[in-house]
Amino acid sequence: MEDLELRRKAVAELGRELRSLMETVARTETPTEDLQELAGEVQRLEARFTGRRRERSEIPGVDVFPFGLRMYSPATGHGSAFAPPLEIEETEDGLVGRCALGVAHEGPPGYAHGGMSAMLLDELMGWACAAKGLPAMTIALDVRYQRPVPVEMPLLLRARVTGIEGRKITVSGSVVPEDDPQTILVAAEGRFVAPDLDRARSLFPGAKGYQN
Ligand SMILES: CCCCCCCCCCCCCCCC(=O)SCCNC(=O)CCNC(=O)[C@H](O)C(C)(C)COP(=O)(O)OP(=O)(O)OC[C@H]1O[C@@H](n2cnc3c(N)ncnc32)[C@H](O)[C@@H]1OP(=O)(O)O
Repeated sequence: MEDLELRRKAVAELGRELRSLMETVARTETPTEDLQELAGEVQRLEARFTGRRRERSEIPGVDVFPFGLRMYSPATGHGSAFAPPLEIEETEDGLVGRCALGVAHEGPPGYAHGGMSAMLLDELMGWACAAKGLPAMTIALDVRYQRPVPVEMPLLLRARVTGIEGRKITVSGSVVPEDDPQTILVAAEGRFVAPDLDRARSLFPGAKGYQN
């Protein structure tokens, strides 16, 4: 079997280059004819991804599901061009995530798209459930945008489980500037449900852990 760590490293390296490319594209004022040529080059590059293509619900071989690594997650995945990626660490008071967003994640000029903040919080809050042994899905997310989130600013995200009632979990979350953690930019309250085994089996047919 191929070395898994080597493959994860390659996936992460490709992800890093793709993120850099996305940022370059979002900021470029390159002449139009060069853009047209570059589109053709990217198309030729895409054709070089040969080999088997993963089925829709198949878990990537580099992943550990549901409690671990998700290398193509648009929030945390080092293999994703779209992910900042969010780096998560467990603390005594819940989970802490760190990242900085780029111009490719912009909503209002100079500030992050609100959907990005919501996605990152949703993911971190989901991980807070998983950290309590309850991998769960979001059923409600209330996001309050108190101040705009500047791009290219180191951010600190927090998620803390505030209640567990059977399979239902409530979680609170926030986004703050890393160098000014008292200033809340975004605050969120979420409700999550850990699917029962039958539901998890039917939702995730590719997850070996849930199958008989
Ligand atoms: C095994 C899972 C792995 C998941 C991966 C983990 C990976 C490790 C972390 C990664 C982090 C990623 C974090 C991203 C999080 C997303 O983005 S998840 C994507 C967005 N969310 C969704 O698509 C969820 C859509 N909803 C559903 O599919 C179903 O509602 C669920 C969540 C599977 C629950 O279904 P179920 O297990 O059949 O639940 P059910 O028995 O009907 O209800 C249980 C209780 O919850 C309540 N409830 C259930 N659904 C709802 C609802 N939609 N609204 C209100 N109440 C509800 C019921 O009323 C019931 O309450 P009680 O009667 O007990 O008081």
